Order: sequence, then C-alpha cells, then structure tokens
Amino acid sequence: MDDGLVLNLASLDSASSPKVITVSKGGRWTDRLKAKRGVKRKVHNENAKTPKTTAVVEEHQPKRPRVEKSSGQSSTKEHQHTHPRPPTQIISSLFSYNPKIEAPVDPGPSKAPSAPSNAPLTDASSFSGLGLNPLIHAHLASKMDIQKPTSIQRAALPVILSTSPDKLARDIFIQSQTGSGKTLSFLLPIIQDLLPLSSLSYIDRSIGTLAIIIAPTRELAKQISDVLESLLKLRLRAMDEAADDANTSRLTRWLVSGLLIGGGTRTHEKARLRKGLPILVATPGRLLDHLQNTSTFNVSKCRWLVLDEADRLMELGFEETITGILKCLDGHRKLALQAVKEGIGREVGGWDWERRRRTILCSATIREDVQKLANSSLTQPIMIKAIEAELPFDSTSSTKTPHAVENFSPPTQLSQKYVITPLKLRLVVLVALLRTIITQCRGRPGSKAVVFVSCTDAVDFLWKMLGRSLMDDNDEESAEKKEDSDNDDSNNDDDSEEGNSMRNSKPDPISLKCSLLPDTSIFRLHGSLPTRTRLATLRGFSGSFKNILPFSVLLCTSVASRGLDLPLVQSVIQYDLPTEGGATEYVHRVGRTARAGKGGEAWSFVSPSEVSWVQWVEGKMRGDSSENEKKNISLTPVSPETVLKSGFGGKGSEYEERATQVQLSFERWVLQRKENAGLARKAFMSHMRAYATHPSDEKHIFHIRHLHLGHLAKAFALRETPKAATSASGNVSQKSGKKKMDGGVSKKREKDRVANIKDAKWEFNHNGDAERRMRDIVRAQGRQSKKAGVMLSSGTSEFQIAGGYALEKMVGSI
Ligand SMILES: Nc1ncnc2c1ncn2[C@@H]1O[C@H](COP(=O)(O)OP(=O)(O)OP(=O)(O)O)[C@@H](O)[C@H]1O
Repeated sequence: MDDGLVLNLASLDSASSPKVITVSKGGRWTDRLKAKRGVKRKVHNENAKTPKTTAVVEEHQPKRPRVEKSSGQSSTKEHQHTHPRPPTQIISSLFSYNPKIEAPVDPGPSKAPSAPSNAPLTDASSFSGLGLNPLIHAHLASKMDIQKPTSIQRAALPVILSTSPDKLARDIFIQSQTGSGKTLSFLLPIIQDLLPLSSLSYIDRSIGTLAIIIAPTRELAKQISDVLESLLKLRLRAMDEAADDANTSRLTRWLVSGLLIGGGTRTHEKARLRKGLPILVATPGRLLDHLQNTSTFNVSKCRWLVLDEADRLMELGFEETITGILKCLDGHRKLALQAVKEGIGREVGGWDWERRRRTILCSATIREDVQKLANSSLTQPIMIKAIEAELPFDSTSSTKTPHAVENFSPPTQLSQKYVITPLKLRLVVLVALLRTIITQCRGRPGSKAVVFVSCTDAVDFLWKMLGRSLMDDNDEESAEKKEDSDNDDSNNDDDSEEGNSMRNSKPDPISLKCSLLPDTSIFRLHGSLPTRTRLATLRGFSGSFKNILPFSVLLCTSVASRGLDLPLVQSVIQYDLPTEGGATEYVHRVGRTARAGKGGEAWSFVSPSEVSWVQWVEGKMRGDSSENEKKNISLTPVSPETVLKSGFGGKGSEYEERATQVQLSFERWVLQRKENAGLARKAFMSHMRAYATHPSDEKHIFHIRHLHLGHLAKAFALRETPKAATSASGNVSQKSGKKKMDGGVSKKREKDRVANIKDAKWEFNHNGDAERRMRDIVRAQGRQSKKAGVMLSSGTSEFQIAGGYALEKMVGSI
C-alpha cells in the first residue's frame, strides 16, 4: 500500500554516515517542505549507492534544551523565527533495542471464516410462528428489513409472550452472544403485551409508566430508546381498518417513550414524566433520582422491568441503586393499591392489579455477580439461551452451576488477531494498521473501526495528536478554524446543566481529520465528555446525520464496549487490553463488530511482556465448549513488521524509514506547543495508573514492573525519560500541590484545578463506576509506590483530577 504518504525527511548531513538523517525545524513551512523534498531525493540517491540505509536519527549533537521548562517555549511564531531551533535533534531508534520476540507460530493458511453464530435463522422459523402479532411482524419486515428471527429471539419470544399463569409468574434471564438481537427479544414482547390496552376507553399516556428498561450507559439507553421509537412509529392498525385508509388511527399513539439519562435539565424531564411516559428507558442513577424526588412520576402500574447488560450494571456498582429502584416500584404500587381499595385515589378502575410485574435480566456474559442480582431481583427465573430453548435456572444455588460459571464466546464468524508490539512501535503500528484497514474498506463507504484505549486522557491525546500532527502552528490554527465551521453539531447549543458550565469555553469539534489516514474522520468517546457531545459523537460516527463518511475511526474507553450497535464496524482494535472485566470485557469489546451474522475482525495489541495473555484469554473463552468449538476460539498472530509493511508500503525495509518519520511527526507535534506536551504527559501518567488497576489475578500478565517505561514514553510521542515525564506533571502529590498554592499558584492553574475536580465529581455523579474505580485507584496507589522515582503515589486518574489533593478531597467527600 502506498498512497503517497508524505515523509518528513529532513536535510541529510552530507559529512556524516549514511545512517544519519537530520531533521530540519523552524522557519517557514514552505521552506521546510522544500528541504524535505530535497532530502527525499538525496536519500533516494544515497539508497541507490549504499546497500542499506537506516532511517534512524542517532546524531550526537548537544542535547536540545528542554522545551517544556523554558518559559519562552510558548512556541510563539516570533520565537520560532528569531531563534530557529537547532537543525538536528537526538531521536532514539524505533527499531533497535526492542525486546526479542519469538516469532509467533505460523498459523498456516488462513482458515475460511466459520458460519455466523448470531445471524437470523435460515430454517423455517418465522416471527408469526413464535406468536408475534402479524401487525408487528409486517412492520418489522417492511420498515426495518427484519424478516426472520435470530436464535435467541426464537427461544425468547414464545416464553415471554406466553400468557399462561405459570409463565407469567416467572421472571426471565436472557443470555446470548453479542449482536444476536437481544434488544428485540425483550422489546417486541413488551409492545405486544401493551398493545391490547389501546382498546381501553380511558387509555392515554397519563396512565403512567408501564415498562421500564434500564441500561448501564447513556449511549446504550439512547440506542434502545431509538429502536423503541422506530418500533412505536410503526403504523399499527386495528384489524378492521383498511391498510390504505389514511385516517386509520395509530394504536400506539398513546405509547409514548421517554429517555432519562441525566445530562439534560431535570425540569424538562419532570414535565415529561408529569404528562406520562408509558415506556421509559433510563440509566439507573437518574431513574432512582426521579423515583425518589418526582412526585408526579406514576409507576404504580409498571408491568415490565428490564435490566439490560446486567453484569455491567453489577460491575459498575449499581446493585444498591437497583435495590432502591425495586423498593420504590413496590412502594408506589402498594400505595396505589391501597388508594384504590379505599376509593380515595385517582386511579382508573378496570386495571388488572392482580398482574405482577415481570423482570427480565439480559446479558451476553454471565458472571457470578449477575447470579447475585438474579437472586435479589428475579422470581423463579427461566434461563433463556440461544442454543438451548429453555432451561431451569437455579437462582438459589450458591455453588457454581453451569449457568453461574463465566460463560462467553464471541461470534464464530469473528476473525481474532493479535500483534505483539514492542512498546516503542505502538503508535506507528496503530497508524499502519488503520491505514491498512482503510485501504481494505475502500469501496465500502461508511465503514468504521473502533479503537479501545485505556483511559480518557489517552483518548484525548491520541485524538488530538492524530488530528493535528503533521502541521505547523499556522496549519493547526487554520485547521481549528475550519473544524469550527465544519462541525456544526458540536455542543455549543448545550442547554443542559453541564452545558451551562461549559458555555464560555470554546467547544472541541466532534471529529478531526488526519493527514495520515486518508478520507477518514476521527471521533472520540469517553465518560468525561458532556452528554451532548457523547450523543452527537455517536450520531456522527454512526453516520446518522449529514452524509455518510467514507471511513470513520472511534477512539474510546470501555464506555463504548457494551451493547452499542454501530453500523458497518469492520474492525475493533484493542490498542490497550481491558484493565477491568478481563476476558468478559474483551468479548464485549470485540462484539462491536460481527453483529447479526455480518463479518468483522478484532485486533489486540499485546506488549512483549503480556504475551501469556493470549493463551489466558483463549482459555477463558473456551470454557467448557466442545473440542470442535474450541478450534474456532483462537487468536491468530500477526507480526508488527507485517502490519507496518502493509500500512506504510515501500520496498524492503523502507517501511522502517516511513514509520520513523511518522513517529517524528508525532514527536514534533508534542514539542510544538506546551498544551500538546501537557496532553502527552498526562496521557502517559493516566495510562500508567490505569495499567496498575489490573486485578491481582492478572498481575502475572500485566504488571507495571514488566514495562520498559522509556519505551512506553515513545508510545506517547515523548522524548523524555519517564522520570522527567513524571516530575513534569509533578504537582500531583498533595504536598507539592499545597506548596505551589502557598507559593502563589497562578489563578489560571487554580481555576483548572477546580474545573478538574468538578469534572471528576461530575463523573462520579453521572457514571456509577467512579466510586469503585476510585477505590481501586486508591488501593493501587499503595501498590504503585515504585522505587527509582518511576511512579508517583498520586491520585491523578483517568478522571482528569489535577492531583492527589483533589482525589483525597473527593474520596473524603464520598
Ligand atoms: N431478526 C433479526 N434479523 C436481522 N437483524 C436483526 C434481527 N434482530 C436484531 N437484528 C439486528 O442485529 C443487530 C444487533 O442487535 P442487538 O443490538 O439487539 O444485539 P445484542 O444481542 O443486544 O448485542 P449486545 O450483546 O452487543 O448488546 C441490530 O442492528 C439489530 O437491528
């Protein structure tokens, strides 16, 4: 692959050996471009004369003054022009001193992809045969292009739709692979159950909330709400009305759906609840908040409660919130029943108060903590799996029944690969891999890749660096202006609570372009972004607004790992392996591709010290599957050289030279502005802290002691040693933070610090996992105190808290 990648080769020092390439800095960009072209020609000529040229810069020049420490480093253009930088810089080699990696065993000829395990069925099964109302079925087929059920739908629909008293008395537990259609498995029966109420003379939305669906993240809640709305928009006619009668009433007119996810104004949500929302999709915290504080929120007739991604809800520490929700629902019902009995309430007569509320628990993976939730929230649950039709579920057993064992595997058609990548090469291998995927997807507009990164700071850093590097200051500024006008879906019209606090700061655009990734828009998603930005990002990435983009990349944290159904995701790249959730999280992340029978590939970046992870994750996924199934659950090795060659092209080892130049451009970007260097250091530090939170049973694979921190710094385009990086972001300890404040820290710094604490508190209030992660981080601090000044025992975390001082204050206030 060679699509005219611009190599930033600088002037070659004629006196030195051919191994040396110097990098010209400063001056006008046009001059630099000319110089680059000259060097390109020169290198070409040199190559012709000498057998081998290494593109690595190893020039022994006096060390360049530290950029971040110089006050004049404000990188003003004036500074650049009046004090041109030295023409050369010392740059360590990307391709030497890397740990020796044993060549992965040749997997042999690539095997044909297995038949999809989550596709719609091709046999005689039909929705009508499963008892689905023909009207709903017809709408599914004509408006959503859904013709045949998937195997989980075939298993679930008859059980949930059944009106036999013994079935109605029992709750449901649905488990099946990612992308197998669980959402419709519970939405269709709920709609079908509520439809007959349309014939009640008094029915309208003021009946209150009859079904509640709880999802762990705002994005997932919004997605379920969108599916629900598209189902409810369907024109469901009464049987005796003609199909072409324009005046037909819509049976679902009263079935209004609502979304409670926080981030919006409470007043607005309260007003909607007062009017009535028969079907509600919500995140747990916001739902409980309204149940406790909104007196007009009528849930006394609630018939359905769905807990989607149940294991994630537990993992995020929502157990207590869910218990609170269950208590509130029971309490409201009791009060209403009493009022009806005493004839004092405003409740309508004729309601079937005998009918109990049914709870559905839904997940692609089952962990022990889910069984705990099942014990506390389900009555005589029926376990529904995609393969087995119906199994009794022993929710009372505390032993590991087959259903309580960790049990998960990705869709069989998914191709899983891994690259053992030396730390120094991580950035360039990522770029090369993305370039390869983009090339493969040419001709398929709208294709996408999702890249999982360890923490929010690392997402921000990668996003900005990919979007802004390879430009000088002028270019960066003009690009920013252009982005402002291009991204009219940014959050500047945010009227939410969090939006108010941001109004004065210039919002970032939703997506950026990268000159290394042709025709590609790069999005980012993490929990520290305002809700509006998060939702706009998903809209943009899904291509649901404006025109379809040729190719899109989403850089994200684990916030995007669950449930999201993003169209045309071709590849999932785990640039950082999951720090939480282990193999389960891996399965959910890779499950963003290969959905509903479609193909897809998953790539994992494995550091040389993490090689044993491959066998570990394969073993977890295989579980107790049959020998035949086991063969399908394996990861295929691909060497970093293969990825680099395919991504950067060129003859022989030319890819090394190109990769080096790409790395140089990133390092230059970091040096270009103080903010860039700050972003890189912050990302480095946060990544280290995230890495330290791997659970103890994974420490034999992921231990900070195993990482070469100097090499890791390269993965953040940093040239400093980690020690320098650590002390550069140094005001992280409480002590130093205090000292700085006493010594008269600048107003701006203090303002930033307060804003960061606010950010962190927002995250805590709005994202239920904060408390647990906070605990992990505090625990990790104890483990992190490393000798040789490598790690600071600070509290700076992926929540972008300024320092340990802020963390301790926060933890104290929890
Ligand atoms: N019967 C069907 N035929 C074709 N496509 C379907 C069918 N059922 C669902 N789908 C589509 O499959 C995709 C995945 O569905 P869904 O999001 O419900 O999967 P899921 O099992 O909930 O996945 P996850 O575990 O990742 O949350 C969606 O795009 C959905 O529209």
